[in-house]
Amino acid sequence: MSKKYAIGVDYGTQSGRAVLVDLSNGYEIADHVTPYPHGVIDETLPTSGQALEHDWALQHPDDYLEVLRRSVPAVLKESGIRPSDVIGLGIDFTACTMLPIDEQGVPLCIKPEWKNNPHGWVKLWKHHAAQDEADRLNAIAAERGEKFLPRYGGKISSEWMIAKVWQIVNEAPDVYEATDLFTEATDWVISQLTGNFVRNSCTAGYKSIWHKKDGYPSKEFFKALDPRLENLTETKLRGDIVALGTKAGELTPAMAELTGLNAGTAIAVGNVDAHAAVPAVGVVTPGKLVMAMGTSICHMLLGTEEVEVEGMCGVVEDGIIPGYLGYEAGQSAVGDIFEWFVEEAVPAYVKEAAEKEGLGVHQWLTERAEAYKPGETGLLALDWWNGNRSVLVDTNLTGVIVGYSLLTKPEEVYRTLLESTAFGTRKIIDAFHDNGVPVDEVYACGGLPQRNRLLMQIYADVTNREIKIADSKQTPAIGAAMFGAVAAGSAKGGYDNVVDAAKAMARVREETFKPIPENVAIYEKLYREYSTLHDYFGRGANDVMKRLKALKDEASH
Ligand SMILES: Nc1ncnc2c1ncn2[C@@H]1O[C@H](COP(=O)(O)OP(=O)(O)O)[C@@H](O)[C@H]1O
Ligand SMILES: O=C(CO)[C@@H](O)[C@@H](O)COP(=O)(O)O
Repeated sequence: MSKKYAIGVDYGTQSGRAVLVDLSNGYEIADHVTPYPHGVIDETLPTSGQALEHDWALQHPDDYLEVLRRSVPAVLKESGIRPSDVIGLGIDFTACTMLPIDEQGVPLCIKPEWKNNPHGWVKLWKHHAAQDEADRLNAIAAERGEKFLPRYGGKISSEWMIAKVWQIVNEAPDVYEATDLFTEATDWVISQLTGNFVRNSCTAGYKSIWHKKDGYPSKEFFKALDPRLENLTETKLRGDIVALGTKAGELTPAMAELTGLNAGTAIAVGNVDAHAAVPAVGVVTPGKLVMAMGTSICHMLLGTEEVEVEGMCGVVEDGIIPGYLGYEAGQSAVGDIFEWFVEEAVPAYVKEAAEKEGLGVHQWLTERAEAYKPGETGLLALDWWNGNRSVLVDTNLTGVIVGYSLLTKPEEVYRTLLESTAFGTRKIIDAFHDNGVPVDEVYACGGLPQRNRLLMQIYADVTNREIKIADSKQTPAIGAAMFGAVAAGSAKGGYDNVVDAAKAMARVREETFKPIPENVAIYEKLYREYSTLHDYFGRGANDVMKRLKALKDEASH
């Protein structure tokens, strides 16, 4: 049999990338990135120019197809691999990135009658405008003693499906009525590739409160939220829910023409970006925390028992690797905070100096920030620029920097922001480790470990753990390709399960980041200060952030 390959397509926040992978060793043969033509839509609706409210974040579904149109043919061309040797394709996506579709699977926002209604569009994972609904949902679930709540760390996030659907019911009942199905974008793209609509158990479990044994929450619960939602799960959330690695179907002739692949190629059910990365770094057993580090961080961990951990995003049976409970926690902004600083808060002289030296602004700031010892900036920050996902689960929390003086330099602030995100990760690791889900090893993948060594050293020092780094810039895509190979099966030259695929294909770099004892000691002190600020602003002692947000909302209406 000739060498076989699979394609993984990773749908990130700003772009989608296709990677063509050798199934015998996991090597990337070719990759190609397509920036989304519409990017993240968070200011005005492209069709009408209508201004969006705060905390909105939308996307255009055709941008996802554009990635298939451009990046899949590009990797085939660059590699010179014959389409007949590409036996499977898998995708991974941000989540909960959801959209309303009609009976034909057409997104409402591309239909003339709905294109000017923001609720007809894709709501991106970081659309946070359903916080009111999430708050009410959590209060009602707690009051009713719903047993699903502890599985989600005590709180359902405004980022997830039910809060987002309820926002549509409240603000655009006509869009709700016109919707045949609400779907995760990952499942919608797979339905476009195969002509079959199936839901994957990973997004259903983490984002839509679905449980392998108990199914969705009861009708009574949904009725208690809002009588209009009573039948939601059997109507607009209906559809078979199948495990990761299942073959969703085969590439349709129309999609074969669009991508250059052969019709009939096996297509795996959709997956989530962070979750796909876990087997791609070879993690298929408990005790090993995987951080997918980019715009945000998702922390993934396997366990053998279902335990409650404050603020975790969820625990889902088979949610990451079949046979284990998959735990997830996360930080809603990490790279996004660094980007905010570079775009919005850096003085002109920094940009000019960086340009003169031929460096990017991140790089310029990092080189200078490296010269400081832990504690030397005198600064400390709370990393809540986009709310707090774990452990407080509150998108109404905002950022703080303490310790400014007239001598504070931009590179010191940049270093402080890097450190603040490491402290946020430490909170999550402690929450798992101290509650019966041990974290013995840490792995990192995603864009950030490849771009910023200082950041990774800070994470090793703050968590006091050695960090292993994925040997690829495209780890989730490699994971997605592994699931594509599993969908194809060993008879076609793929694999029968993801553990076998990981054994052959996963890779981490030899070089690791090891904690430096002097730094660990100082960061321990700073972490105690971080924890004090964290609890003061985050646990109700001073709700100033929420009051400010309320004033801001009032003022802008
Ligand atoms: N040198 C750098 N140091 C720190 N952060 C960086 C650097 N370069 C880019 N970033 C941040 O990386 C993030 C993008 O991460 P990436 O993993 O590529 O994307 P995504 O999360 O969309 O998959 C952006 O938020 C950007 O601000
Ligand atoms: O929430 C999840 C996964 O559960 C992510 O999709 C979301 O944080 C977006 O991830 P990226 O930072 O774009 O990689």
